[in-house]
Amino acid sequence: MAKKIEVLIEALPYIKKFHKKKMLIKYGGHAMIDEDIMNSTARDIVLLKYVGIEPVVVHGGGPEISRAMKKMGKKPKFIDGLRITDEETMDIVKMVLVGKINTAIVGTICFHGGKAVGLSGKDGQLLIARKKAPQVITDKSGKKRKIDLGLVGEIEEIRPSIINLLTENDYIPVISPVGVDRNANTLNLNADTVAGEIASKINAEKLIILTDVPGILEDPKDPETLIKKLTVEELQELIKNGTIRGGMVPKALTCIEALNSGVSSAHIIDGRIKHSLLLEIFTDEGIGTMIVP
Ligand SMILES: Nc1ncnc2c1ncn2[C@@H]1O[C@H](COP(=O)(O)OP(=O)(O)O)[C@@H](O)[C@H]1O
Ligand SMILES: CC(=O)N[C@@H](CCC(=O)OP(=O)(O)O)C(=O)O
Repeated sequence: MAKKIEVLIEALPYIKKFHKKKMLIKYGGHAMIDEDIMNSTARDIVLLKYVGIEPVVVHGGGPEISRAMKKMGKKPKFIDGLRITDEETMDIVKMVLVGKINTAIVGTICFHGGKAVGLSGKDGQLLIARKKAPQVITDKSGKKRKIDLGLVGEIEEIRPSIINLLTENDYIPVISPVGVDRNANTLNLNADTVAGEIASKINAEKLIILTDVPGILEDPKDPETLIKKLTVEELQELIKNGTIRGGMVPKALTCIEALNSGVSSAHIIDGRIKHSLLLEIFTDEGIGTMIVP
């Protein structure tokens, strides 16, 4: 019993510090492993709301999009972590992200007593994007080639009024990383980038990225080598020296951008562990990697 009380007492300074502060939670596709863990994450988000924090959720769903593409006989292709998106793929992206994952997250949060509302970047023109310029890649023979990513966008403008309207009225916004260009065309956006840019725009206190590793690791193959705390400079060094690679690079860059734009701390944590969100926010030792300016 005393242990339970201790937990609450340890959380109190954090509850006070973060009262009425926005927290941007990026819920990655690799962290959505089963119904049980999705329920647990949704319950944690509801708890954040009830202790006075304002959670805003941006979700991914890359693995689920790839599964749906394969079912329809299409082969997923990525350049620097961005999915090459033709028109048919864009339809699949919309179906999976907006139609399936967004509604599932909204439904689960509501089931646990939160007032979640689903949005895509089209709602209230939240995410205005422009088509991304072709990427330059170096092929095996050392030749540089330009590759058009198709309907992939980069953010041009964020109109956060719909988010503020919802949080001010105690709703929890749940956002799909789908943008709209100035001619009303739909563009596929990277969910990490969207999370970081929204976090900066709404002056979030924290950006928390839920993924499928314990955090940033000194040796990506060894989960025991978790780095608990880093500064932006130290993080930049880890990217430069190749410790951080693959899917972790866009996450690290997103954290750096957000911290440089006024977000107080960024966290990369293991979304497959139950209550990792609460452990990171409300305990002294945390659970993943915390990055500070
Ligand atoms: N230094 C590192 N520490 C942790 N993970 C790393 C590191 N370098 C590369 N990674 C890789 O980054 C991956 C996370 O990125 P990604 O697969 O895109 O996740 P998500 O789908 O959650 O967005 C990890 O599974 C891991 O393989
Ligand atoms: C342009 C682009 O690549 N968009 C991503 C959007 C989903 C996403 O980012 O999901 P995760 O966070 O689970 O990786 C995609 O199509 O996979």
